[in-house]
Amino acid sequence: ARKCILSGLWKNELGSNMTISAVNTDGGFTGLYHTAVTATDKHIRVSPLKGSQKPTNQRKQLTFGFTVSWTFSNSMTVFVGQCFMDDKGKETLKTMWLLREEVSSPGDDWKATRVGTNIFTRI
Ligand SMILES: CN1C(=O)N(C)[C@H]2CS[C@@H](CCCCC(=O)O)[C@H]21
Repeated sequence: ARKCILSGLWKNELGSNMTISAVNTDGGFTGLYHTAVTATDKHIRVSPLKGSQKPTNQRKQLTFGFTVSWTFSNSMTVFVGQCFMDDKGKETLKTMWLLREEVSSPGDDWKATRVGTNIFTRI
């Protein structure tokens, strides 16, 4: 396929795995996210993700966003990114994310959000 397809199994350099379901006609998708590491020291469990992508008929290298609502902590991560395909057909998801932790008071709000970049490749 000369077009990036989000559905399937992905991994990143932190050892997380992500499974994305079939993308529906309006670009919506769901999936599951399994982390190998966490910001909290909670026991790791699989967490649900929901997102949407731009239709592939307009763009070969589609843009997308998704949210992971962590099942083991009161935090949330949103990802935005784009799928790139090299001339051998290898797909890469280049993303940036915001991780929002729950903090106990508004005075701690300043330290509640982490940001980072992250690359996913197919498993
Ligand atoms: C494993 N991770 C991963 O694959 N990322 C791209 C980064 C951004 S989401 C974070 C995990 C947060 C887990 C929930 C928590 O610790 O509160 C880290």
